[in-house]
Amino acid sequence: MTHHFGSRVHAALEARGQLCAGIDPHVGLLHEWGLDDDVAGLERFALTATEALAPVCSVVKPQSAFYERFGSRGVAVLERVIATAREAGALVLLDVKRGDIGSTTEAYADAYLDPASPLAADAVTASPYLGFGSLDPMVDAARKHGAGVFVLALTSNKEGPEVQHATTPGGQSVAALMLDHLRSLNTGATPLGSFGAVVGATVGAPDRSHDWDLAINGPLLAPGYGAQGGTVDDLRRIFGSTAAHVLASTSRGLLRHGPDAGGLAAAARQANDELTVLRAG
Ligand SMILES: O=C(O)c1cc(=O)[nH]c(=O)n1[C@@H]1O[C@H](COP(=O)(O)O)[C@@H](O)[C@H]1O
Repeated sequence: MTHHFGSRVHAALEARGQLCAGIDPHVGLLHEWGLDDDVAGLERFALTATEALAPVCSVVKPQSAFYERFGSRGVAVLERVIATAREAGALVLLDVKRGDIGSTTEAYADAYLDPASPLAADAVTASPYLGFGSLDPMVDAARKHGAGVFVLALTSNKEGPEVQHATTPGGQSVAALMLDHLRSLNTGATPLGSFGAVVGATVGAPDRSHDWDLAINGPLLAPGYGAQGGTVDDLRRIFGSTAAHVLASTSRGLLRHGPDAGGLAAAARQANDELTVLRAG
């Protein structure tokens, strides 16, 4: 059996650093790169970025929406991005933020986590806001296939707190409850569990009004580093002793260094260097 995702991501963080490269072909970036907003432009952009970034990053994160907007031909480009990144030795976290009733979640799990699927990735992002248990089929599929699931806990957008800071009937915040669920899924896993949390680089350092515990024994995806304003110092403050398990994710902040492949790779190397301070805790 292949190593479970937690051990693969742990090894990748050690070997390649803590940067997660988002491959998000925004229309504005296509134009900045001198490309048209069509399938040919998408393909050129996405494959150039993946070929440049996947060899120097532990994790590559394509956001599915930017491919889906071109229909089936865009999804075919996404399949190539996934294959190209994996061939270059990067783990692929497919950002789809899926969540539905359990029987439908099972179909999403088949689509993204079963190696027999053309869209199979190493891990996927999921939304627990139909109830954490609605994600059980994804959890089961991840265990079966050695894949990972990153569950939204504290998102980087300003609208997140109205849901995530709300108080549950048990008296804790919704975010804290999601993190508790993840901690139980990861119990006993070494060196790291396969069930990650999404905690934005913009959520602010914990204070007395916050009741969440980020020590979930799993990877922590921190989008919002870069273009949304999150810095390495923010990451240190937010994650504290769990900072070594952070995947600092940036899309536009990196992609604006293209289309030159050397410029893209150099920006990724520089970010990985900057992020080494997170290992100090
Ligand atoms: O799950 C995500 O990746 C995600 C969660 C979150 O809370 N905030 C967030 O920005 N993201 C994604 O992370 C990426 C951020 O892109 P940039 O702002 O360009 O670095 C996008 O693909 C978002 O969809």
